[in-house]
Amino acid sequence: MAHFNFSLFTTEHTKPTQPQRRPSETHNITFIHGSSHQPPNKMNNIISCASANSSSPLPTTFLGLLLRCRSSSSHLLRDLATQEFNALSWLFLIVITTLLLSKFFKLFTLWHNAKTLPGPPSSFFLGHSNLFSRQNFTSVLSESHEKYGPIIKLWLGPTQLLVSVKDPVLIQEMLIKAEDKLPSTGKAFHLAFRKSSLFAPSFEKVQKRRKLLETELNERLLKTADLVPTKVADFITDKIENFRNKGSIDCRLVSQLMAFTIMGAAFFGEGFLAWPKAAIYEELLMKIAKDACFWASYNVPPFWRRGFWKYQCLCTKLKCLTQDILQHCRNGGKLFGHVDLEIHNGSSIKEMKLAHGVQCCSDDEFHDYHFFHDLNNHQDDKEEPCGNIMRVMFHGCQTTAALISSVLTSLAMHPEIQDKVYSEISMVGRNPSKYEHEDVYRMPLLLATIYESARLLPSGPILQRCSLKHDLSFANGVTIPAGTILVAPVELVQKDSYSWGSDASDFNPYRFLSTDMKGSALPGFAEEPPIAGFNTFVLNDPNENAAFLPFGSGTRACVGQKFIIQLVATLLVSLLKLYEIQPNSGSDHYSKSTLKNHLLQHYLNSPILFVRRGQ
Ligand code: HEM
Repeated sequence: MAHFNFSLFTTEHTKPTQPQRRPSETHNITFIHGSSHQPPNKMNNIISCASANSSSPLPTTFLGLLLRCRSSSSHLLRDLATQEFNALSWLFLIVITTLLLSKFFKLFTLWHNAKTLPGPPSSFFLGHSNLFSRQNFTSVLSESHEKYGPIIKLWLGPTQLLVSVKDPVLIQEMLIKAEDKLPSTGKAFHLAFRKSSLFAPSFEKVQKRRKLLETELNERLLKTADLVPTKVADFITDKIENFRNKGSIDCRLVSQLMAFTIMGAAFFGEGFLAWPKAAIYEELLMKIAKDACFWASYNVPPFWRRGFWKYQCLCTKLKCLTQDILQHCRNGGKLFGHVDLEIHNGSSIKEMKLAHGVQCCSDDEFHDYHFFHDLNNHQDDKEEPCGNIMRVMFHGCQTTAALISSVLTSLAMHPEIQDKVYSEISMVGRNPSKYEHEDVYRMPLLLATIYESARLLPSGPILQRCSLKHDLSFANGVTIPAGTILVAPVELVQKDSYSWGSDASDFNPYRFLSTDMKGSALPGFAEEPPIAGFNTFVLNDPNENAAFLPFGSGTRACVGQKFIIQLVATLLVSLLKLYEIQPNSGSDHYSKSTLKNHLLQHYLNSPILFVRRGQ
């Protein structure tokens, strides 16, 4: 309307000879003239545009006038649109340039600050990717540390810096100061288990829930741990007998089964052992965990791929099964109900289909379940109600399975140590203490064997941190720029002769024992007197050695260490009383020529035998 009027106005001024206008038109002209807020240049533009139009003869009819006005108004509209588009483009350009400049400035600061850090030479765009394509990650770190010292830098691309720290004292400092984990680490698990506050990259988010879980594990669950492990051991013995009838046992599978059973029984109660869907749950959890990184590697969730939707479907089933087990335990599932023993032997597809039948219960139903009560009670609305449960189950099962597998392999490869551990168990068994589950703390060699296995065969090769907002300054003056990925190569540090002596690569549980009666006891455990006439060993606190990192260290250290050591030790006591663990020497893994201590990892997850004692 305004432009229409304005075109009338300009027409009138450029053509003074024009016939007199009707009052309404004059009124319009006056209105526009008086109320126009156009800036002068815009006005000039419009005026000149209108003037250009004025060269054509004036319409004599009302229709002609209307058409004329419409055409000139569309011109003006286009003109205005062009100007507005230009203005927006400029704004957009300024914003983008500012963003790019700030990115470039950050990048420049990163390059500048990283210049002083030692590391192998790299190309500008590819960084050190050529090194990674030739060797595995740990070998690259090992070689670089050997050449360039305890702190080295590696470029993963032009913008991503990775700093590896190998000195144990600096690692401790790093693990205390750098509290956050890489945002991308949470992505895989977010996809699989949805939002959960435990294990979130930001320490701020995870802090409160860590405390709750730690209290729950160490102050509530450990006190009742004597009940469940005995029943878990009976349950696992049944399974082992079943496996034994079929020949040697796959160490990886049996360890996974043990881990899953002790975690499930500890968290969900005895009812877990009678839960008919336990085997499906275990398989589903492991499958989802295995594929998580693949689907998370897409920058945008790959909605167009069928496999992705299948994966999402499995995740939903896992959630439903988690709800189902909570329901089952609340209803007091009976011990030793029907459990499908064949699940590990490939009947997975059939079992997966069974999972379709699982009904999800309402999210509110979790809140009265004892173990997760506090964990779930404090969650915000955006959190997945089962997220923390699934995450804890996943982390606990995966790491515990790795630990059990390491211990079984070590015992199988070191029969002399196994014999001594067995003697220790028998001796303590003849003189049990009041609280049976505390007996394991009177078995220093057994505990030392677990720690030594965790040292030589850790569940993960690196610990990872980052300091997103601030530079990280070490006491020795080295500064790591903000945004750098920080790693501690656990595998290298735990086998470093500088920290562990010349036999660092050998299996020697005695390194965690001291004969000194004043030797420090494990923190939080009552120091038990040694059994007269048996041994005078005392277990040293393994965490006293800064290079002992299977459970991490610092602000984000594992809160399950004490809990899981007690559970695994108790389970091993029950198993070693019944069975001798032997390598399956008939298998290719065990050729005599390679039976060397430092090749223990070579035998990890190879077939083992559970030979009944006294047979
Ligand atoms: C053998 C068994 C286990 C091993 C080897 C293990 C190992 C680890 C490691 C290496 C970390 C990372 C530490 C770091 O970055 O400094 C960690 C973190 C953690 N673990 Fe474990 N863990 C085990 C069992 C468990 C169990 C049974 C639970 C709970 C029931 C648990 C709960 C946690 C929690 C809550 C965190 C911290 C997560 C965070 O702050 O982001 N862990 N664990």
